[in-house]
Amino acid sequence: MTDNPRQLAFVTLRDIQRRGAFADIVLDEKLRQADLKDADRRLGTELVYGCTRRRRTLDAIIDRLAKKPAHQQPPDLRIILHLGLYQLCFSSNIPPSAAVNTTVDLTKVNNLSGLGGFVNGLLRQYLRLVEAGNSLESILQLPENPVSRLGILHSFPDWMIKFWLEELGESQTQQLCDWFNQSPSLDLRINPLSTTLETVETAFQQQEIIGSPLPKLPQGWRLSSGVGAIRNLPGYDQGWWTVQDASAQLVGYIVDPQPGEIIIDACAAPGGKTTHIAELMGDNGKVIAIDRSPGRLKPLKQNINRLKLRSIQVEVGDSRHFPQYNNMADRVLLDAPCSGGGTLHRRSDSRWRQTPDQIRQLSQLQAELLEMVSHWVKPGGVLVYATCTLYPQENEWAIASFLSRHPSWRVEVPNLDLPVEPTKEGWLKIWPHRHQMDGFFIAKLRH
Ligand SMILES: C[S@@+](CC[C@H](N)C(=O)[O-])C[C@H]1O[C@@H](n2cnc3c(N)ncnc32)[C@H](O)[C@@H]1O
Repeated sequence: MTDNPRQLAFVTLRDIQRRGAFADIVLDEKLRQADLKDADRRLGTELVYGCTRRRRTLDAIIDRLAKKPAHQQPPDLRIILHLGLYQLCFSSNIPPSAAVNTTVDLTKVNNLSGLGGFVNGLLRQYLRLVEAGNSLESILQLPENPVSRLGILHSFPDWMIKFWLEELGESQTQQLCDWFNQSPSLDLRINPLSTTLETVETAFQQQEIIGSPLPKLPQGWRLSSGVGAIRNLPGYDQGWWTVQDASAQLVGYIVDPQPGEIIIDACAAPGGKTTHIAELMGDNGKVIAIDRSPGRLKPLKQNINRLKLRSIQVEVGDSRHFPQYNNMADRVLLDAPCSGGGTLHRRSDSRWRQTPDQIRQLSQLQAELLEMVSHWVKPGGVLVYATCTLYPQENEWAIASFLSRHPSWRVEVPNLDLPVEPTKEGWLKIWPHRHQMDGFFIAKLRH
């Protein structure tokens, strides 16, 4: 059991690399086994997520300063160098000498004492360059080509940068990269069936937790600082609120469910939007929540109990195979499985896991789901298609291809005062750096 946050970060990063495991899952496991104060837990977490996110940039510094490139360094040494360089480049509150000394200590604890001098030398070489007035960009001697230049500087794969450059141009791509490299904010959605925004605000203020209402989202509240364990916050057990990002809250309003209606949520787990829909209907009507993953439906069932909602019926299964619901629903929500390209700030390793090939496979599944669940909608009813990604293959192209095969359907511009303007096509494309919320795509269709 370690009481050293840097050692915790080292063993976590080593496990992520050896096992190919998800960063948040391994970190959770290690934090449970560790004996750390709150501040040290925060430092260990920042180091793990930061080194994972900034891997490409950190490797590029090693490539510049060491004789051998990063990928030829012994794997454990490479992790130790990442930890040291991350603290020197990206942590604002760690004195450089502490960063260097604690990193050299890691070589001793992990049977790499012989390499302590090399680590010390490389980190001090970096510091000397900074002290001589060199920026990170000049230390990296970046290539002219904007794709590699931005990819190395902001630590993203080239194919992602290429896509953003095409959609946004250089200046906005930089802004988007900065957004995805920062720690995510935490938004709550207040449950109007059990409390009010004012009550929640007062209860949080009593614990010195500050937040502010989300503009044009009547139940939304954004926390201004880190808050520790969610379950310990006031009102969790009483079902006063649900954690849900602003852009995901928008989806419920665009579905616009009315009391007494039948709504089907085709990909419901873990249920953030299902429970919002039930709340918006005053828990009066029927929400059928389907998902093919029983494991992901467990938190939905827990949330239904915690929020004391009675209008939700949960079904396990593949939404491509429910012909019994044809022509049954007033409204259908397809919050489709997607690559998550709008939420890269929430998972430090997802930028390295996503591939263009996965996007192609997902777009096939999205098209099949869209086709099948559209049959559930009654004539005159509504189908809302949403994803938390920004790639056209999973969004605009999916809708265009569906509309070309189904001329009786059309895009309907939501008749609501929203924090994001619809595009000229009538759907919402939410870019995080412009709208300060997760990246999302939401299209409302009617036939
Ligand atoms: C983006 S998540 C849904 C998030 C959820 N709507 C919420 O707000 O909490 C996509 C979900 O689709 C489910 N899924 C994937 N393929 C499916 C299918 N063929 N049928 C039903 N559910 C599916 C996944 O298990 C996953 O829970």
